[in-house]
Order: sequence, then C-alpha cells, then structure tokens
Amino acid sequence: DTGSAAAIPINEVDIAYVTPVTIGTPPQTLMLDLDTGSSDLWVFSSLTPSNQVRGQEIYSPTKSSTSKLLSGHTWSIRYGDGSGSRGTVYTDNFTIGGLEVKSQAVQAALEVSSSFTQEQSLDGLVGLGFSALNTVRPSSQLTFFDNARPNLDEEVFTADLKYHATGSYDFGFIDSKKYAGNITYTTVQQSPGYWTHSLSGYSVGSGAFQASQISGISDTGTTLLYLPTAIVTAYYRQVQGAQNSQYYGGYVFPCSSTLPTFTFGIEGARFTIPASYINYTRISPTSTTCYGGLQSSSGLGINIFGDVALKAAFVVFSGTNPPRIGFAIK
Ligand SMILES: Cc1c(C=O)c(-c2nnc3c4c(C[n+]5cc6c(C)n(C)c(C)c6c(Cl)n5)n(C)c(C)c4cnn23)c(C)n1C
Repeated sequence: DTGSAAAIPINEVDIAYVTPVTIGTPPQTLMLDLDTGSSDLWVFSSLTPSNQVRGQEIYSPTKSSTSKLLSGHTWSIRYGDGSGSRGTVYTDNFTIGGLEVKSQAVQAALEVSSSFTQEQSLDGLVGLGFSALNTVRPSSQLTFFDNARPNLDEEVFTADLKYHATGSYDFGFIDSKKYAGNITYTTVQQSPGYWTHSLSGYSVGSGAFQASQISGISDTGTTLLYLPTAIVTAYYRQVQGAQNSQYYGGYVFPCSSTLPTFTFGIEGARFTIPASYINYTRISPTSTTCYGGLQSSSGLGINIFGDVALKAAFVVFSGTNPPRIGFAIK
C-alpha cells in the first residue's frame, strides 16, 4: 500500500502544516498536524468542552459505526512550547491520502490548552515519532506509521514541506519526482523515541564549512530551527542590528537587514537554507523588527531541526532496522 497527502501551511509564515485525514464510518474529515516529534494521535472531539473549541473540526465517535472505546485508557501530553492536551481513547478506521489503517488508536481530547483552542485551523496531531513515546496508559498505542508499516510497499514515509506553499507527505514510497540527485542517509538513534540523528556541520553564508557532529531531532511539528548558541551567535554576528532579545525570547533584527544563508551537513551532503526562511516573521504586523527562524537551543536540552530546516530538503523517514533518515536536494 501507499498514501500521499498535502501538507498545507496554516498561516502566511508556515507556523505549522496540516494534512486532511478521515476518521470513522462514514468518514469524518479533520485537518491534523503530522508531527515526527511526538507519538500521540489526538483530535478535537465531541468530548472536548465546547468552551475549548473555537472553529476546529471535531471527531464524534458516536457518529461512527466502526468506533470502539478503548475502555480504561487515558492519555496526557505536554509539548515543548508548553501546550498540552489529555483525554480518552477510541479505535477507528483512519486514512491519510488513501492509506487506511483499521482500528487505529484515536485519542479524543477531553481537555486542550488555550494555544490549541486559539488555533482554529488545527484539529489535532498525528504523531510520527517512535511508538515508545506514546502517552496512552495502561497500554501504549502504536502510531499510524507503525500500524501501516506491514502493508506498505516500502517501510518509509517522506516529508516535502515547502516555504509559503503546500507540500506533501507520502507513505510507503519515495517519489523520485520530488527531489534531485541522491538521497543521503544517516543513522537514527531511536531512543527515547525521536528521529534523533547528527548533522555533520554547518556554514554561515559563504563562510567555510565547520565540521562538527551536532545531534538533534528532525521534528516536522516544530516551526523553527534550534541549534547550539555558538552556532547561532556566529550566524547573527553577520546580521546588522541583530540582538538576542530577552523581551522577545530570541534573536531579532531589523526586517530590512540582509541575512546570510545557513548550510547544514548530512554526512558528506550539504543543504542550504535560503535567507528568506530565516527572516521568519515581523514581531507584530506593523513592526520593522523581525524574529529569526534560527534560534538557540540552550535551555531546551536538545537541538531541534524543525520546519525552517526541513523545508529546505526532501526528507525520508525510514522505518527499516536500524531506522535511518535521508535528505535530498529538491
Ligand atoms: C522546545 C520547543 C518546541 C518543541 O517543539 C517548540 C515548538 N515550536 N513549534 C511548536 C509547536 C507547534 C507548531 N506551532 C507553533 C506555533 C507558535 C509558535 N505559535 C505562536 C502558534 C500559534 C503556533 C502553532 Cl498553531 N503551531 N505545534 C502545533 C505544537 C503542538 C508545538 C509544540 N512545540 N512547538 C518551541 C517554541 N520550543 C521552545
């Protein structure tokens, strides 16, 4: 089997990407954020208090003839930005881009934090991390990818996220029309459950490549790129008027500044992030101060290769044993 679905930016600065999925019988369509940085599949539901729902589509298990309550099971998740949700669990038919998993664990929200309520175009998340991270108790549940794997033509899914445009997620095949040249693979350390791997180094603008192993996670659910402070200060040293603002919680600079590109290595291959991706957004609609798409990971305990980096490549998440991740120019 294979599947292919759109990855649609939810706003004009690609703060997150959503993908149409269907749940149940008859199919209920929701727009979910496919997130390689977590492993829970949760949705706004008919069980979510109405004062916490603001325009989102909801999953109603009682309207699905194929839904089953997974009795006695609950879940609760907290994300890196402090947002979170919790609830109960059903199994039901779940489809992404024509690829169906029967009796997928669908985590129905009984409570969501305010940042989810405020984001009307995001109806939940599909965790594509390793199932070890799943928060359902007493028995943890498998991700959509782990459930689909036995039936996939190839044990892979790919992410083709785009800058200010709709990209795609493919399951079970690698579409050679979506990239140029070769795919460079590197090994993944799958514990504790993230797609953890190393960059082989970096360069700023036309500067020399600095070879160094930089371990982190490739996370489609994180907006920005978070790297060690030494790298980030070296980058913003090239930006007129840049400063690390306590007030804005990161590097900001005059929107008129010229930014250098940022290049990262995967083994021997090199991927360059255009300056436009790093000139992320104005700090407010009328401001002339802009917030950077490259920020320091100090305090996070982990480096995060989020969308700002991933959208500069075609990325293959390979569930082979051992798992590996591949990057190609597109
Ligand atoms: C350690 C870490 C993160 C780990 O991942 C992280 C982060 N970065 N984007 C996201 C997340 C997103 C993507 N995302 C980010 C958004 C921001 C910054 N704002 C203002 C809105 C309205 C957002 C939406 Cl709707 N969506 N989503 C949907 C979730 C659940 C995230 C959780 N964390 N997260 C941050 C900011 N930090 C410090």
